[in-house]
Amino acid sequence: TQSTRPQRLLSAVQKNATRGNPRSVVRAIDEFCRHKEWAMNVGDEKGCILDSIVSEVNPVTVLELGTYCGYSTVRIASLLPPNAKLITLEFNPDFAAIARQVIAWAGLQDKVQLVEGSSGDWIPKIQEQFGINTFDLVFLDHWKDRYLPDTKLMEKCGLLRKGSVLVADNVICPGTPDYLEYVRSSPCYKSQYFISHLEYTKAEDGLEKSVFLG
Ligand SMILES: O=C(NCCc1nnc(-c2ccc3[nH]cnc3c2)[nH]1)c1cc(-c2ccc(F)cc2)cc(O)c1O
Ligand SMILES: [Mg+2]
Repeated sequence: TQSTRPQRLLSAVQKNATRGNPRSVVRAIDEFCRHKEWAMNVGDEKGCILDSIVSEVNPVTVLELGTYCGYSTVRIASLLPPNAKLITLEFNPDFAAIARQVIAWAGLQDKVQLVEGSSGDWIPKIQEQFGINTFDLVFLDHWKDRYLPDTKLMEKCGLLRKGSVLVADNVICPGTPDYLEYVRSSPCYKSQYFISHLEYTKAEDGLEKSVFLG
Protein backbone atom coordinates (compact mmCIF):
# COMPACT_ATOMS: atom_id res chain seq x y z
CA THR A 1 0.00 0.00 0.00
CA GLN A 2 1.09 3.61 -0.61
CA SER A 3 2.88 5.34 2.26
CA THR A 4 1.53 8.63 3.63
CA ARG A 5 3.49 11.87 3.83
CA PRO A 6 3.81 11.64 7.64
CA GLN A 7 5.17 8.07 7.22
CA ARG A 8 7.74 9.32 4.68
CA LEU A 9 8.66 12.18 7.04
CA LEU A 10 9.22 9.66 9.89
CA SER A 11 11.39 7.50 7.59
CA ALA A 12 13.52 10.57 6.80
CA VAL A 13 13.99 11.14 10.57
CA GLN A 14 14.92 7.49 11.20
CA LYS A 15 17.35 7.56 8.26
CA ASN A 16 19.00 10.96 8.80
CA ALA A 17 18.68 11.90 12.47
CA THR A 18 20.62 10.57 15.48
CA ARG A 19 18.52 8.92 18.20
CA GLY A 20 18.36 11.10 21.30
CA ASN A 21 19.44 14.22 19.43
CA PRO A 22 16.46 16.60 19.09
CA ARG A 23 18.38 19.14 16.94
CA SER A 24 19.19 16.43 14.38
CA VAL A 25 15.50 15.42 14.29
CA VAL A 26 14.46 19.05 13.64
CA ARG A 27 17.13 19.39 10.93
CA ALA A 28 16.12 16.11 9.25
CA ILE A 29 12.46 17.19 9.05
CA ASP A 30 13.33 20.66 7.71
CA GLU A 31 15.62 19.12 5.04
CA PHE A 32 12.86 16.67 4.04
CA CYS A 33 10.21 19.40 3.84
CA ARG A 34 12.42 21.88 2.01
CA HIS A 35 13.89 19.47 -0.55
CA LYS A 36 11.48 16.53 -0.81
CA GLU A 37 7.87 17.20 0.32
CA TRP A 38 6.29 20.27 1.91
CA ALA A 39 4.56 19.54 5.22
CA MET A 40 2.70 21.77 7.69
CA ASN A 41 5.38 21.98 10.41
CA VAL A 42 5.99 25.40 11.96
CA GLY A 43 9.35 25.16 10.13
CA ASP A 44 12.83 26.58 10.70
CA GLU A 45 12.14 30.32 10.30
CA LYS A 46 9.08 30.57 12.56
CA GLY A 47 10.69 27.81 14.65
CA CYS A 48 13.55 30.13 15.60
CA ILE A 49 11.06 32.80 16.74
CA LEU A 50 9.19 30.13 18.73
CA ASP A 51 12.50 28.99 20.30
CA SER A 52 13.27 32.54 21.45
CA ILE A 53 9.84 32.96 23.05
CA VAL A 54 10.06 29.53 24.78
CA SER A 55 13.55 30.35 26.10
CA GLU A 56 12.32 33.74 27.39
CA VAL A 57 9.26 32.21 29.14
CA ASN A 58 11.21 29.14 30.38
CA PRO A 59 7.88 27.36 31.02
CA VAL A 60 7.33 24.48 33.45
CA THR A 61 3.90 23.63 31.98
CA VAL A 62 3.22 23.77 28.21
CA LEU A 63 0.10 22.93 26.19
CA GLU A 64 0.39 22.39 22.42
CA LEU A 65 -2.79 22.22 20.35
CA GLY A 66 -2.10 20.35 17.12
CA THR A 67 0.83 17.92 17.22
CA TYR A 68 0.85 16.82 13.56
CA CYS A 69 4.19 14.94 13.23
CA GLY A 70 5.70 16.33 16.42
CA TYR A 71 8.14 18.83 14.89
CA SER A 72 7.22 21.75 17.17
CA THR A 73 6.73 19.33 20.07
CA VAL A 74 10.40 18.33 19.71
CA ARG A 75 11.53 21.95 19.25
CA ILE A 76 9.73 23.12 22.40
CA ALA A 77 10.45 20.06 24.60
CA SER A 78 14.18 20.22 23.81
CA LEU A 79 14.29 23.69 25.45
CA LEU A 80 12.40 22.81 28.64
CA PRO A 81 13.94 22.49 32.12
CA PRO A 82 14.16 18.90 33.54
CA ASN A 83 10.99 19.06 35.67
CA ALA A 84 8.84 20.62 32.92
CA LYS A 85 5.91 18.89 31.18
CA LEU A 86 4.49 19.39 27.68
CA ILE A 87 0.97 18.16 26.88
CA THR A 88 0.20 17.99 23.16
CA LEU A 89 -3.28 17.35 21.71
CA GLU A 90 -3.70 15.62 18.36
CA PHE A 91 -7.07 14.91 16.76
CA ASN A 92 -5.91 12.64 13.92
CA PRO A 93 -4.82 9.15 15.11
CA ASP A 94 -2.52 8.65 12.09
CA PHE A 95 -0.68 11.92 12.84
CA ALA A 96 -0.51 10.93 16.53
CA ALA A 97 1.05 7.54 15.73
CA ILE A 98 3.81 9.19 13.66
CA ALA A 99 4.36 11.97 16.21
CA ARG A 100 4.88 9.45 19.05
CA GLN A 101 7.72 7.84 17.05
CA VAL A 102 9.30 11.18 16.13
CA ILE A 103 9.20 12.33 19.78
CA ALA A 104 10.68 8.98 20.91
CA TRP A 105 13.45 9.19 18.27
CA ALA A 106 14.38 12.58 19.75
CA GLY A 107 14.45 10.96 23.22
CA LEU A 108 11.89 13.39 24.62
CA GLN A 109 9.06 10.98 25.50
CA ASP A 110 9.56 11.53 29.27
CA LYS A 111 8.81 15.28 28.92
CA VAL A 112 5.89 14.92 26.53
CA GLN A 113 2.36 13.59 27.01
CA LEU A 114 0.60 13.15 23.66
CA VAL A 115 -3.19 13.03 24.04
CA GLU A 116 -5.40 11.88 21.18
CA GLY A 117 -8.72 13.61 20.80
CA SER A 118 -10.48 16.88 20.22
CA SER A 119 -9.33 20.03 22.01
CA GLY A 120 -12.94 20.88 22.83
CA ASP A 121 -13.35 17.58 24.68
CA TRP A 122 -9.94 17.53 26.37
CA ILE A 123 -9.34 21.12 27.54
CA PRO A 124 -12.01 20.88 30.31
CA LYS A 125 -10.47 17.59 31.57
CA ILE A 126 -6.75 18.51 31.67
CA GLN A 127 -6.61 19.72 35.29
CA GLU A 128 -8.13 16.53 36.76
CA GLN A 129 -6.40 14.14 34.31
CA PHE A 130 -2.87 15.56 34.49
CA GLY A 131 -2.79 17.45 37.80
CA ILE A 132 -1.98 20.71 36.02
CA ASN A 133 -3.68 23.91 37.20
CA THR A 134 -2.44 26.51 34.71
CA PHE A 135 -0.16 26.64 31.67
CA ASP A 136 2.86 28.93 31.45
CA LEU A 137 2.86 28.61 27.65
CA VAL A 138 0.28 27.50 25.05
CA PHE A 139 1.23 26.88 21.38
CA LEU A 140 -1.82 27.02 19.08
CA ASP A 141 -1.23 25.17 15.81
CA HIS A 142 -4.36 23.10 15.27
CA TRP A 143 -7.44 23.80 13.14
CA LYS A 144 -7.48 27.54 12.55
CA ASP A 145 -11.18 27.92 13.35
CA ARG A 146 -10.56 26.35 16.77
CA TYR A 147 -8.03 28.95 18.05
CA LEU A 148 -10.67 31.40 19.30
CA PRO A 149 -13.20 28.97 20.82
CA ASP A 150 -10.40 27.01 22.51
CA THR A 151 -8.81 30.19 23.92
CA LYS A 152 -12.15 31.19 25.42
CA LEU A 153 -12.54 27.64 26.75
CA MET A 154 -9.07 27.77 28.38
CA GLU A 155 -10.05 31.07 30.05
CA LYS A 156 -13.33 29.58 31.28
CA CYS A 157 -11.58 26.47 32.67
CA GLY A 158 -9.04 28.64 34.53
CA LEU A 159 -6.10 27.17 32.61
CA LEU A 160 -4.54 30.62 32.08
CA ARG A 161 -2.99 32.74 34.85
CA LYS A 162 -1.66 36.31 34.87
CA GLY A 163 1.40 36.13 32.58
CA SER A 164 0.48 32.94 30.66
CA VAL A 165 1.84 33.28 27.11
CA LEU A 166 -0.13 32.14 24.04
CA VAL A 167 1.82 31.67 20.78
CA ALA A 168 -0.33 31.17 17.68
CA ASP A 169 0.99 29.84 14.36
CA ASN A 170 -0.51 30.71 10.94
CA VAL A 171 -2.25 33.92 11.95
CA ILE A 172 -1.80 35.15 8.33
CA CYS A 173 -1.67 31.90 6.29
CA PRO A 174 -4.06 30.04 6.41
CA GLY A 175 -5.14 32.85 8.79
CA THR A 176 -7.08 33.10 12.03
CA PRO A 177 -8.88 36.46 11.68
CA ASP A 178 -11.39 36.05 14.50
CA TYR A 179 -8.63 34.95 16.95
CA LEU A 180 -6.36 37.88 15.94
CA GLU A 181 -9.18 40.39 16.35
CA TYR A 182 -9.93 38.98 19.82
CA VAL A 183 -6.41 38.91 21.31
CA ARG A 184 -5.55 42.30 19.77
CA SER A 185 -8.68 44.10 21.01
CA SER A 186 -9.31 42.37 24.36
CA PRO A 187 -8.06 44.26 27.48
CA CYS A 188 -7.15 40.83 28.89
CA TYR A 189 -4.25 40.35 26.42
CA LYS A 190 -1.06 42.16 25.41
CA SER A 191 -0.36 40.99 21.84
CA GLN A 192 2.65 41.21 19.54
CA TYR A 193 3.00 40.05 15.91
CA PHE A 194 6.24 38.39 14.72
CA ILE A 195 6.31 38.60 10.93
CA SER A 196 7.81 35.62 9.08
CA HIS A 197 6.96 33.27 6.21
CA LEU A 198 4.78 30.21 5.74
CA GLU A 199 7.04 27.22 6.43
CA TYR A 200 9.43 26.45 3.53
CA THR A 201 7.83 29.12 1.26
CA LYS A 202 8.05 32.84 0.43
CA ALA A 203 4.43 33.53 1.39
CA GLU A 204 3.91 35.81 4.40
CA ASP A 205 2.88 34.26 7.69
CA GLY A 206 3.69 35.01 11.30
CA LEU A 207 3.33 34.14 14.96
CA GLU A 208 1.15 36.13 17.37
CA LYS A 209 2.42 36.19 20.95
CA SER A 210 -0.30 37.15 23.47
CA VAL A 211 0.28 37.53 27.22
CA PHE A 212 -2.81 36.91 29.34
CA LEU A 213 -3.20 39.78 31.82
CA GLY A 214 -5.71 37.99 34.06
O1 LIG B 1 -4.01 22.95 9.27
C1 LIG B 1 -2.94 23.21 9.79
N1 LIG B 1 -2.62 22.74 11.00
C2 LIG B 1 -3.59 21.89 11.72
C3 LIG B 1 -3.18 20.43 11.65
C4 LIG B 1 -3.72 19.74 12.87
N2 LIG B 1 -3.07 18.79 13.55
N3 LIG B 1 -3.84 18.48 14.60
C5 LIG B 1 -4.94 19.22 14.56
C6 LIG B 1 -5.97 19.21 15.55
C7 LIG B 1 -5.65 18.84 16.86
C8 LIG B 1 -6.60 18.84 17.85
C9 LIG B 1 -7.90 19.22 17.54
N4 LIG B 1 -9.02 19.30 18.30
C10 LIG B 1 -10.00 19.73 17.46
N5 LIG B 1 -9.54 19.89 16.21
C11 LIG B 1 -8.23 19.58 16.24
C12 LIG B 1 -7.27 19.58 15.24
N6 LIG B 1 -4.89 20.04 13.46
C13 LIG B 1 -1.90 24.01 9.07
C14 LIG B 1 -2.07 24.26 7.71
C15 LIG B 1 -1.11 24.98 6.99
C16 LIG B 1 -1.30 25.24 5.54
C17 LIG B 1 -0.86 26.46 4.97
C18 LIG B 1 -1.02 26.70 3.62
C19 LIG B 1 -1.63 25.74 2.81
F1 LIG B 1 -1.76 25.97 1.50
C20 LIG B 1 -2.06 24.54 3.37
C21 LIG B 1 -1.90 24.28 4.72
C22 LIG B 1 0.05 25.45 7.62
C23 LIG B 1 0.21 25.21 8.99
O2 LIG B 1 1.33 25.66 9.64
C24 LIG B 1 -0.75 24.51 9.71
O3 LIG B 1 -0.54 24.34 11.06
MG1 LIG C 1 1.02 25.65 11.70
